[in-house]
Amino acid sequence: EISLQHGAHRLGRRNDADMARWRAYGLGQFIHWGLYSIPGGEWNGKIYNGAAEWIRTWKEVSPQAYDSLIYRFNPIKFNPDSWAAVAGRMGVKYVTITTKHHDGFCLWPSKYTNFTVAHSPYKKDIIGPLVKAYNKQGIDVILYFSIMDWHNPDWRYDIKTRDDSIAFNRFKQFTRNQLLELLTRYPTAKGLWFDGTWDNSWVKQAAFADSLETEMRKLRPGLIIGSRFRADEYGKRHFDSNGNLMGDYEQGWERKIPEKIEDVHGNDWDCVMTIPENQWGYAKTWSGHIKTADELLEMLAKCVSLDGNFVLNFGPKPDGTLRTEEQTLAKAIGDWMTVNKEAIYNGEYAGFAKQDWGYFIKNTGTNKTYMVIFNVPVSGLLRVTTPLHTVINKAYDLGNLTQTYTPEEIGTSTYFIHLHQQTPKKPFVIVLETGETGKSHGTGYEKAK
Ligand SMILES: C[C@@H]1N[C@@H](C(=O)NCc2ccccc2)[C@H](O)[C@@H]1O
Repeated sequence: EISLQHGAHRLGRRNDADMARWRAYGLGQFIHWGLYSIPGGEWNGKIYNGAAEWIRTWKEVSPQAYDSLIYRFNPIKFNPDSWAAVAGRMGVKYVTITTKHHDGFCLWPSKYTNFTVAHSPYKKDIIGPLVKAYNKQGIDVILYFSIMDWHNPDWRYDIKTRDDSIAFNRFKQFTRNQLLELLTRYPTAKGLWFDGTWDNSWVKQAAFADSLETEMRKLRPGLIIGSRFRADEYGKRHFDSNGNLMGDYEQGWERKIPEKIEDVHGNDWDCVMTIPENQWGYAKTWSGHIKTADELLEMLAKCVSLDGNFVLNFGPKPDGTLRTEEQTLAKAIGDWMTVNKEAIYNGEYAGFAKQDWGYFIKNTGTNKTYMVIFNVPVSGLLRVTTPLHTVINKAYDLGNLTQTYTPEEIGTSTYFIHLHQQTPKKPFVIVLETGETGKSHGTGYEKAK
């Protein structure tokens, strides 16, 4: 262990109510919306083959031509209540919305720059009505904020000269002002999702970022900030120079999912995922593999089974409507969640040995462990190996409670659950009600001694 001033300030998970609420979410929605939604990955009739929200960096695009998109931002069909209704129907518990992406355009009328909705034809605040609409649906809001800001002339990728340092100090004050402004304007926001923090300029600001994080937490007790916000004084990000996670949860799982429980090091974490391979902002042409509802449901179950939240991204169109493919997926996921949501909400790592047929999810605070089944073996036999001293008292189908199962003990703590119907068309859930040996009253299926 080396002594660190600006590394992790807490070891292990947060144990307060605000973080417990975040930990219980399971399923979230990401929304990427801004000027980049207008070109939608195309410029002068050419298709940009990068992520649509990065089109400003394309050699075909002049930055000032891109910045002039502000004069075309006028989402006349924007209706936050309809977005929130889609999210509610999908079963999300929280939404992460871009307040400012890397291009620097602010979806709220910030008083620290003119590059905001206030100076667009739309004129009105977007973030406020979104927060209100989602909160009305019982959905919490996390504000996405990019530190990197391509529009601000004081932004630097690195600090090489005294002039860089003078400019970047102005940029740091601008950033602090905007963050305090966001927290003040939107007091119900539960957290901040930081991005654009990998360049040397920001990585060198360990002391400034650390004190800003402390200041934000003081302004908003319970505020949730992930590991992507700041680096320690040796430039280490996410995990400090002693290997301890900075921030309240690990924010490294962007378009990827941990394979096994050891990969998450006992931390809280979220996985943020795109429907196409790599498009966050609206892209007119989706190329490559578009994930299906069943693929996304398996990612959701896998994340929750490994103690994480799964946050699926939507890229609304410039007119403020959601593209059909996203609406269709939201409904398919929602239809599944309507039946199976108790397996996802308040879900945590169950400690059962991983099996090929799918995922175990333990319900926090109860004796229920859910088997979320995607791959029924041709044998129709689902293997279950319980943690030490755990017995199965009951087993039944979450979608049809009269459908019960009597696990066949085939070895120490190992059972087979015999499926009656072989070819389910959708992922389904079997509920295990468990007890502890020595405490169970002989109702477990363990063989009498
Ligand atoms: C959530 C996504 N993050 C932005 C991005 O630039 N990701 C690229 C990236 C991903 C991981 C480490 C560094 C950089 C994308 O534009 C999305 O906003």
